[in-house]
Amino acid sequence: MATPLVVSEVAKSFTMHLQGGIRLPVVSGASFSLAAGACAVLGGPSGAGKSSILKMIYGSYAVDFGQIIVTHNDNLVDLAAADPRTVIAIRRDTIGYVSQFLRAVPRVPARDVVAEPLVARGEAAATARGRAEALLARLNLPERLWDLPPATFSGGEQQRVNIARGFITDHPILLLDEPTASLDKANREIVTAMIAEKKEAGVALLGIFHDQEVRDAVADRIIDVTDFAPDRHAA
Ligand SMILES: Nc1ncnc2c1ncn2[C@@H]1O[C@H](COP(=O)(O)OP(=O)(O)OP(=O)(O)O)[C@@H](O)[C@H]1O
Repeated sequence: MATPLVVSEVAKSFTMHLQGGIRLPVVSGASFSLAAGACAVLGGPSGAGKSSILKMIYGSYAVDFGQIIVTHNDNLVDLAAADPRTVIAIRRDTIGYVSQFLRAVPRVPARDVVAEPLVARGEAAATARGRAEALLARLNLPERLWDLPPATFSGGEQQRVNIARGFITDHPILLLDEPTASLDKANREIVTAMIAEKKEAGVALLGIFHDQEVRDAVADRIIDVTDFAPDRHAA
């Protein structure tokens, strides 16, 4: 089986246009790969570049240098050089993502927010809604909220909608940016179990978890992002 994702010599800096074009190097020489059926965790202090790495892998941030090779529909694709259409196809079929905060679409009920990635992959709307309801119930989101848009939900409720949306598909790669940050202990344990099930199903996971208990429960490997600090290479 092909390695689902290989990150090779990736570098990224931000240009601060409002501050006279100052360049802020964030990571350099980032290299690692993800294995199917395992969860790798990005470690390192605040500001080390963990979220930036996840966002590059999801195609949200441009990559300055290096390659991100994804096995996408049996082909190897360099996401770092992919056109927007390819990035959209990779997100539909190959890479799922649970962001730190839900980007709520106005007027779309929670149930449909969760079902949408399955519908985008061609699943019948009724089947997708049924799967969405099962996930929302498992994550203890009260049924009275399912028909409401999540914009007014609490932080933890929004995060559970976000988790359900990220976990509903069978994407071979799943990125998790602090999915349990706003959750209570009972729901953190449910998400930990859901991550274990993804591993069983052969999914390659890459996550950021500040909660030590969750990290210890899910991590097969820690990738220390301080190894990719730009000044380390300049020295
Ligand atoms: N869009 C952006 N524009 C400018 N600078 C950014 C941007 N995104 C991130 N940065 C900077 O890049 C550095 C790394 O940020 P990043 O969010 O990747 O770190 P992190 O390790 O995930 O931190 P935390 O654990 O606090 O979430 C920080 O100095 C941050 O200010």
